[in-house]
Amino acid sequence: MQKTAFASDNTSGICPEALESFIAANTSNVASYGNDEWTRRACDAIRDLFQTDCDVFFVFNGTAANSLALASLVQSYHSIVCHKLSHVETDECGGPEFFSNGTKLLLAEGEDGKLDVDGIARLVAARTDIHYPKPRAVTITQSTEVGTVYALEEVKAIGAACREMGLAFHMDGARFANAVAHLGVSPAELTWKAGVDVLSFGGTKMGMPVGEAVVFFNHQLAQDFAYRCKQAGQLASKMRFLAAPWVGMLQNNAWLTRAGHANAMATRLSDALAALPGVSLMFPTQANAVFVNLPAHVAQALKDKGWAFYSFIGAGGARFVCSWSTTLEDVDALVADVKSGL
Ligand SMILES: Cc1ncc(COP(=O)(O)O)c(C=O)c1O
Ligand SMILES: C[C@H](O)[C@H](N)C(=O)O
Repeated sequence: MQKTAFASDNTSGICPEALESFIAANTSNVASYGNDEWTRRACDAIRDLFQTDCDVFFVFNGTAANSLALASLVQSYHSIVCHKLSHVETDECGGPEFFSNGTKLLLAEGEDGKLDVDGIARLVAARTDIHYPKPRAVTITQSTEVGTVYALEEVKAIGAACREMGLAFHMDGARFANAVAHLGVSPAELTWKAGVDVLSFGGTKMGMPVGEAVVFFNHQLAQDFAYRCKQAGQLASKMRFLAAPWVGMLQNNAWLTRAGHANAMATRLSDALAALPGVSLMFPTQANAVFVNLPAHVAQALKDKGWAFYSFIGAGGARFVCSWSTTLEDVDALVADVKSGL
Protein backbone atom coordinates (compact mmCIF):
# COMPACT_ATOMS: atom_id res chain seq x y z
CA MET A 1 0.00 0.00 0.00
CA GLN A 2 1.64 3.19 -1.21
CA LYS A 3 0.94 5.84 1.41
CA THR A 4 2.04 8.55 -1.08
CA ALA A 5 -0.77 7.61 -3.46
CA PHE A 6 -2.89 10.66 -2.59
CA ALA A 7 -0.18 13.27 -1.95
CA SER A 8 -0.39 14.46 -5.54
CA ASP A 9 -0.98 13.13 -9.04
CA ASN A 10 2.72 13.84 -9.62
CA THR A 11 3.64 10.96 -7.29
CA SER A 12 2.28 8.48 -9.83
CA GLY A 13 4.49 6.45 -12.14
CA ILE A 14 4.48 6.48 -15.92
CA CYS A 15 1.25 5.13 -17.40
CA PRO A 16 1.65 2.25 -19.88
CA GLU A 17 0.73 4.17 -23.00
CA ALA A 18 3.31 6.86 -22.26
CA LEU A 19 6.00 4.35 -21.35
CA GLU A 20 5.41 2.27 -24.48
CA SER A 21 6.00 5.31 -26.70
CA PHE A 22 8.95 6.46 -24.62
CA ILE A 23 10.62 3.09 -25.15
CA ALA A 24 9.66 3.02 -28.83
CA ALA A 25 11.41 6.36 -29.27
CA ASN A 26 14.62 4.92 -27.86
CA THR A 27 16.05 3.93 -31.22
CA SER A 28 19.45 4.91 -32.53
CA ASN A 29 20.55 8.42 -33.27
CA VAL A 30 17.97 11.01 -34.29
CA ALA A 31 18.12 14.77 -34.74
CA SER A 32 18.07 16.73 -31.47
CA TYR A 33 16.39 19.91 -30.15
CA GLY A 34 13.01 18.95 -31.55
CA ASN A 35 14.04 18.28 -35.13
CA ASP A 36 13.03 14.63 -34.84
CA GLU A 37 10.10 12.57 -36.06
CA TRP A 38 8.63 11.97 -32.60
CA THR A 39 8.41 15.68 -31.87
CA ARG A 40 6.76 16.26 -35.23
CA ARG A 41 4.27 13.49 -34.55
CA ALA A 42 3.50 14.81 -31.08
CA CYS A 43 2.93 18.36 -32.34
CA ASP A 44 0.66 17.07 -35.10
CA ALA A 45 -1.25 14.92 -32.59
CA ILE A 46 -1.91 18.00 -30.45
CA ARG A 47 -3.01 19.99 -33.51
CA ASP A 48 -5.37 17.18 -34.40
CA LEU A 49 -6.68 17.05 -30.82
CA PHE A 50 -7.46 20.77 -30.81
CA GLN A 51 -8.61 20.75 -34.44
CA THR A 52 -6.56 23.83 -35.28
CA ASP A 53 -3.11 24.80 -36.50
CA CYS A 54 -1.70 25.75 -33.10
CA ASP A 55 1.96 26.30 -32.22
CA VAL A 56 3.26 23.62 -29.82
CA PHE A 57 6.33 23.69 -27.58
CA PHE A 58 7.47 21.10 -25.01
CA VAL A 59 9.03 22.13 -21.71
CA PHE A 60 10.09 20.17 -18.64
CA ASN A 61 7.48 21.19 -16.07
CA GLY A 62 4.37 23.16 -15.37
CA THR A 63 6.07 26.07 -13.66
CA ALA A 64 8.13 26.64 -16.79
CA ALA A 65 5.07 26.23 -19.00
CA ASN A 66 3.09 28.79 -17.02
CA SER A 67 5.92 31.25 -16.41
CA LEU A 68 7.10 31.33 -20.01
CA ALA A 69 3.59 31.35 -21.46
CA LEU A 70 2.62 34.28 -19.27
CA ALA A 71 5.87 36.10 -20.02
CA SER A 72 5.02 35.90 -23.73
CA LEU A 73 1.72 37.71 -23.13
CA VAL A 74 2.93 40.79 -21.26
CA GLN A 75 5.63 43.42 -20.84
CA SER A 76 7.32 44.10 -17.48
CA TYR A 77 5.08 47.14 -16.84
CA HIS A 78 1.90 45.06 -17.16
CA SER A 79 -0.05 43.01 -14.62
CA ILE A 80 -1.76 39.61 -14.79
CA VAL A 81 -5.05 38.77 -13.07
CA CYS A 82 -5.09 35.40 -11.31
CA HIS A 83 -6.99 33.72 -8.49
CA LYS A 84 -5.44 34.09 -5.04
CA LEU A 85 -5.18 30.29 -4.79
CA SER A 86 -3.63 29.90 -8.24
CA HIS A 87 -0.47 27.89 -8.64
CA VAL A 88 1.22 30.75 -10.45
CA GLU A 89 0.75 32.78 -7.26
CA THR A 90 1.28 30.17 -4.57
CA ASP A 91 3.72 27.56 -5.91
CA GLU A 92 5.95 28.85 -8.70
CA CYS A 93 8.45 30.75 -6.57
CA GLY A 94 7.90 33.98 -8.48
CA GLY A 95 8.52 32.32 -11.85
CA PRO A 96 5.91 34.30 -13.78
CA GLU A 97 7.18 37.58 -12.32
CA PHE A 98 10.81 36.63 -12.92
CA PHE A 99 10.47 35.46 -16.51
CA SER A 100 8.37 38.49 -17.44
CA ASN A 101 10.95 40.83 -15.91
CA GLY A 102 8.69 42.07 -13.17
CA THR A 103 5.07 41.76 -14.25
CA LYS A 104 2.77 41.98 -11.24
CA LEU A 105 0.21 39.30 -10.37
CA LEU A 106 -3.13 40.82 -9.33
CA LEU A 107 -4.92 38.45 -6.97
CA ALA A 108 -8.67 38.04 -7.26
CA GLU A 109 -11.15 36.26 -4.98
CA GLY A 110 -13.63 33.84 -6.44
CA GLU A 111 -15.84 31.03 -5.23
CA ASP A 112 -14.52 27.47 -5.41
CA GLY A 113 -11.10 28.62 -6.56
CA LYS A 114 -12.45 30.14 -9.77
CA LEU A 115 -12.21 33.63 -11.24
CA ASP A 116 -15.40 35.26 -12.45
CA VAL A 117 -15.98 38.11 -14.89
CA ASP A 118 -17.08 40.60 -12.25
CA GLY A 119 -14.02 39.99 -10.12
CA ILE A 120 -11.74 40.39 -13.13
CA ALA A 121 -13.50 43.58 -14.23
CA ARG A 122 -13.26 45.06 -10.73
CA LEU A 123 -9.51 44.46 -10.58
CA VAL A 124 -8.94 45.80 -14.08
CA ALA A 125 -10.96 48.95 -13.33
CA ALA A 126 -9.52 49.51 -9.86
CA ARG A 127 -6.44 51.36 -11.04
CA THR A 128 -6.07 52.92 -14.47
CA ASP A 129 -3.51 55.57 -13.60
CA ILE A 130 0.09 55.60 -14.85
CA HIS A 131 1.42 54.66 -11.42
CA TYR A 132 -0.02 51.13 -11.51
CA PRO A 133 0.99 48.18 -13.76
CA LYS A 134 -1.59 48.00 -16.54
CA PRO A 135 -3.61 44.75 -16.55
CA ARG A 136 -2.76 42.87 -19.75
CA ALA A 137 -3.60 39.21 -19.18
CA VAL A 138 -5.82 36.83 -17.24
CA THR A 139 -4.87 33.30 -16.21
CA ILE A 140 -7.25 30.60 -15.00
CA THR A 141 -6.46 27.06 -13.85
CA GLN A 142 -8.58 24.33 -15.43
CA SER A 143 -9.23 22.15 -13.43
CA THR A 144 -8.49 24.34 -10.46
CA GLU A 145 -6.07 23.95 -7.55
CA VAL A 146 -9.04 22.99 -5.35
CA GLY A 147 -10.42 20.29 -7.60
CA THR A 148 -13.21 22.28 -9.21
CA VAL A 149 -13.85 22.82 -12.89
CA TYR A 150 -14.85 25.92 -14.85
CA ALA A 151 -18.04 25.22 -16.79
CA LEU A 152 -17.70 25.79 -20.52
CA GLU A 153 -19.96 28.84 -20.24
CA GLU A 154 -17.73 30.28 -17.52
CA VAL A 155 -14.65 29.94 -19.71
CA LYS A 156 -16.50 31.51 -22.64
CA ALA A 157 -17.64 34.42 -20.44
CA ILE A 158 -14.09 35.08 -19.29
CA GLY A 159 -12.85 34.79 -22.87
CA ALA A 160 -15.40 37.34 -24.04
CA ALA A 161 -14.52 39.68 -21.17
CA CYS A 162 -10.83 39.40 -22.01
CA ARG A 163 -11.50 40.34 -25.61
CA GLU A 164 -13.63 43.28 -24.52
CA MET A 165 -10.99 44.52 -22.07
CA GLY A 166 -8.02 43.90 -24.36
CA LEU A 167 -6.57 41.15 -22.14
CA ALA A 168 -4.72 38.03 -23.26
CA PHE A 169 -6.18 34.78 -21.88
CA HIS A 170 -3.98 31.98 -20.48
CA MET A 171 -5.14 28.63 -19.14
CA ASP A 172 -3.04 26.65 -16.68
CA GLY A 173 -4.03 23.17 -17.81
CA ALA A 174 -1.80 21.12 -15.54
CA ARG A 175 -4.97 19.04 -15.06
CA PHE A 176 -6.72 19.98 -18.33
CA ALA A 177 -7.40 16.31 -19.06
CA ASN A 178 -9.38 16.00 -15.82
CA ALA A 179 -11.48 19.03 -16.76
CA VAL A 180 -12.27 17.64 -20.22
CA ALA A 181 -13.13 14.27 -18.70
CA HIS A 182 -15.49 15.96 -16.24
CA LEU A 183 -17.20 18.24 -18.75
CA GLY A 184 -17.38 15.92 -21.73
CA VAL A 185 -16.68 18.78 -24.13
CA SER A 186 -14.03 18.95 -26.87
CA PRO A 187 -10.57 20.38 -26.14
CA ALA A 188 -11.21 22.93 -28.88
CA GLU A 189 -14.46 24.12 -27.30
CA LEU A 190 -12.80 24.47 -23.90
CA THR A 191 -9.85 26.49 -25.24
CA TRP A 192 -9.52 28.50 -28.44
CA LYS A 193 -13.21 28.45 -29.30
CA ALA A 194 -13.82 30.00 -25.87
CA GLY A 195 -11.15 32.62 -26.42
CA VAL A 196 -8.08 31.07 -24.79
CA ASP A 197 -4.89 32.37 -26.39
CA VAL A 198 -2.40 29.94 -24.84
CA LEU A 199 -2.70 26.71 -22.85
CA SER A 200 -0.19 25.10 -20.53
CA PHE A 201 -1.18 21.51 -21.29
CA GLY A 202 -0.09 19.22 -18.44
CA GLY A 203 1.54 15.92 -19.32
CA THR A 204 3.23 15.05 -16.05
CA LYS A 205 0.10 14.64 -13.95
CA MET A 206 -1.59 12.85 -16.84
CA GLY A 207 0.90 9.99 -16.50
CA MET A 208 3.96 11.03 -18.46
CA PRO A 209 7.45 10.82 -16.95
CA VAL A 210 8.02 14.54 -17.39
CA GLY A 211 6.93 17.32 -19.67
CA GLU A 212 4.22 19.80 -20.49
CA ALA A 213 3.09 21.30 -23.78
CA VAL A 214 2.67 25.04 -24.30
CA VAL A 215 -0.03 25.37 -26.95
CA PHE A 216 -0.50 28.75 -28.63
CA PHE A 217 -3.79 29.30 -30.41
CA ASN A 218 -2.69 32.84 -31.22
CA HIS A 219 0.25 32.61 -33.63
CA GLN A 220 1.35 36.16 -33.02
CA LEU A 221 1.90 35.49 -29.31
CA ALA A 222 4.02 32.45 -30.16
CA GLN A 223 6.59 34.46 -32.08
CA ASP A 224 10.09 33.88 -30.74
CA PHE A 225 8.75 31.64 -27.94
CA ALA A 226 11.37 29.05 -28.89
CA TYR A 227 14.07 31.56 -27.98
CA ARG A 228 12.36 32.23 -24.65
CA CYS A 229 12.43 28.48 -23.95
CA LYS A 230 16.09 28.17 -24.89
CA GLN A 231 17.12 31.10 -22.73
CA ALA A 232 15.17 29.64 -19.79
CA GLY A 233 16.90 26.28 -20.12
CA GLN A 234 13.70 24.63 -21.38
CA LEU A 235 14.85 23.45 -24.82
CA ALA A 236 15.50 19.72 -24.42
CA SER A 237 18.33 18.41 -26.60
CA LYS A 238 16.74 14.91 -26.56
CA MET A 239 13.29 16.41 -27.21
CA ARG A 240 12.01 13.11 -28.58
CA PHE A 241 11.78 11.74 -25.04
CA LEU A 242 9.60 14.64 -23.94
CA ALA A 243 7.49 14.33 -27.07
CA ALA A 244 7.07 10.59 -27.52
CA PRO A 245 4.82 10.05 -24.45
CA TRP A 246 2.37 12.56 -25.96
CA VAL A 247 2.05 10.35 -29.03
CA GLY A 248 1.28 7.38 -26.81
CA MET A 249 -1.21 9.20 -24.63
CA LEU A 250 -3.11 10.98 -27.40
CA GLN A 251 -3.54 8.01 -29.68
CA ASN A 252 -6.49 5.81 -28.68
CA ASN A 253 -7.64 8.55 -26.31
CA ALA A 254 -5.61 7.22 -23.38
CA TRP A 255 -5.15 10.77 -22.05
CA LEU A 256 -8.88 11.10 -21.47
CA THR A 257 -9.55 7.55 -20.33
CA ARG A 258 -6.84 7.78 -17.69
CA ALA A 259 -8.10 11.17 -16.52
CA GLY A 260 -11.62 9.80 -16.30
CA HIS A 261 -10.37 7.02 -14.06
CA ALA A 262 -8.62 9.50 -11.75
CA ASN A 263 -11.82 11.54 -11.54
CA ALA A 264 -13.87 8.43 -10.78
CA MET A 265 -11.54 7.45 -7.95
CA ALA A 266 -11.79 10.99 -6.54
CA THR A 267 -15.58 10.83 -6.66
CA ARG A 268 -15.57 7.48 -4.86
CA LEU A 269 -13.22 8.88 -2.21
CA SER A 270 -15.21 12.10 -1.86
CA ASP A 271 -18.52 10.29 -1.44
CA ALA A 272 -17.07 7.94 1.17
CA LEU A 273 -15.37 10.67 3.21
CA ALA A 274 -18.37 13.02 3.09
CA ALA A 275 -20.49 10.28 4.64
CA LEU A 276 -18.27 10.10 7.74
CA PRO A 277 -19.22 11.98 10.91
CA GLY A 278 -17.06 15.05 11.51
CA VAL A 279 -15.70 15.09 7.95
CA SER A 280 -16.90 17.72 5.45
CA LEU A 281 -16.07 18.60 1.87
CA MET A 282 -14.47 22.02 1.41
CA PHE A 283 -15.13 22.18 -2.34
CA PRO A 284 -17.21 20.18 -4.82
CA THR A 285 -15.23 17.22 -6.17
CA GLN A 286 -15.34 17.77 -9.93
CA ALA A 287 -11.95 16.51 -11.08
CA ASN A 288 -9.30 14.34 -9.41
CA ALA A 289 -8.73 16.15 -6.10
CA VAL A 290 -10.71 15.87 -2.86
CA PHE A 291 -10.54 18.61 -0.22
CA VAL A 292 -11.96 17.83 3.19
CA ASN A 293 -12.02 19.33 6.63
CA LEU A 294 -10.78 16.60 8.95
CA PRO A 295 -10.74 16.72 12.76
CA ALA A 296 -7.14 17.57 13.72
CA HIS A 297 -6.63 14.29 15.57
CA VAL A 298 -7.73 12.34 12.51
CA ALA A 299 -5.32 14.21 10.25
CA GLN A 300 -2.52 13.54 12.72
CA ALA A 301 -3.43 9.87 12.98
CA LEU A 302 -3.28 9.57 9.20
CA LYS A 303 0.18 11.13 9.16
CA ASP A 304 1.26 8.83 12.00
CA LYS A 305 0.21 5.91 9.81
CA GLY A 306 2.40 7.23 6.99
CA TRP A 307 -0.21 8.84 4.76
CA ALA A 308 1.24 11.78 2.82
CA PHE A 309 -1.05 14.65 1.89
CA TYR A 310 -0.94 18.45 1.63
CA SER A 311 -2.80 20.61 4.08
CA PHE A 312 -1.75 24.05 2.92
CA ILE A 313 -3.69 24.33 -0.32
CA GLY A 314 -7.24 25.60 -0.43
CA ALA A 315 -7.78 27.32 2.90
CA GLY A 316 -5.89 24.72 4.96
CA GLY A 317 -7.93 21.62 4.30
CA ALA A 318 -6.57 18.16 3.68
CA ARG A 319 -6.06 17.47 -0.01
CA PHE A 320 -6.19 13.99 -1.49
CA VAL A 321 -5.36 13.70 -5.20
CA CYS A 322 -6.14 10.69 -7.39
CA SER A 323 -4.25 9.77 -10.52
CA TRP A 324 -4.30 7.28 -13.41
CA SER A 325 -2.77 4.72 -11.06
CA THR A 326 -5.09 5.14 -8.07
CA THR A 327 -6.84 1.84 -7.29
CA LEU A 328 -10.07 1.00 -5.50
CA GLU A 329 -7.94 -0.62 -2.81
CA ASP A 330 -6.02 2.65 -2.32
CA VAL A 331 -9.30 4.54 -1.85
CA ASP A 332 -10.80 1.98 0.50
CA ALA A 333 -7.59 1.81 2.58
CA LEU A 334 -7.54 5.59 3.06
CA VAL A 335 -11.23 5.69 3.96
CA ALA A 336 -10.72 2.87 6.46
CA ASP A 337 -7.87 4.74 8.15
CA VAL A 338 -9.90 7.96 8.31
CA LYS A 339 -12.82 6.02 9.77
CA SER A 340 -10.65 4.30 12.36
CA GLY A 341 -9.29 7.66 13.48
CA LEU A 342 -12.68 9.23 14.15
C1 LIG B 1 -2.37 23.79 -10.91
C2 LIG B 1 -0.93 23.50 -11.18
N1 LIG B 1 -0.30 24.20 -12.14
C3 LIG B 1 0.98 23.96 -12.46
C4 LIG B 1 1.70 23.00 -11.81
C5 LIG B 1 3.11 22.76 -12.28
O1 LIG B 1 3.98 22.51 -11.36
P1 LIG B 1 5.37 21.79 -11.61
O2 LIG B 1 6.31 22.90 -11.93
O3 LIG B 1 5.54 21.14 -10.30
O4 LIG B 1 5.27 20.81 -12.75
C6 LIG B 1 1.11 22.27 -10.77
C7 LIG B 1 1.89 21.26 -10.03
O5 LIG B 1 1.49 20.32 -9.52
C8 LIG B 1 -0.23 22.52 -10.45
O6 LIG B 1 -0.86 21.82 -9.47
C1 LIG C 1 1.31 21.75 -4.88
C2 LIG C 1 2.46 21.29 -5.69
O1 LIG C 1 3.15 22.43 -6.11
C3 LIG C 1 1.99 20.55 -6.89
N1 LIG C 1 1.60 21.53 -7.90
C4 LIG C 1 0.82 19.62 -6.57
O2 LIG C 1 -0.32 19.94 -6.94
O3 LIG C 1 1.04 18.60 -5.96
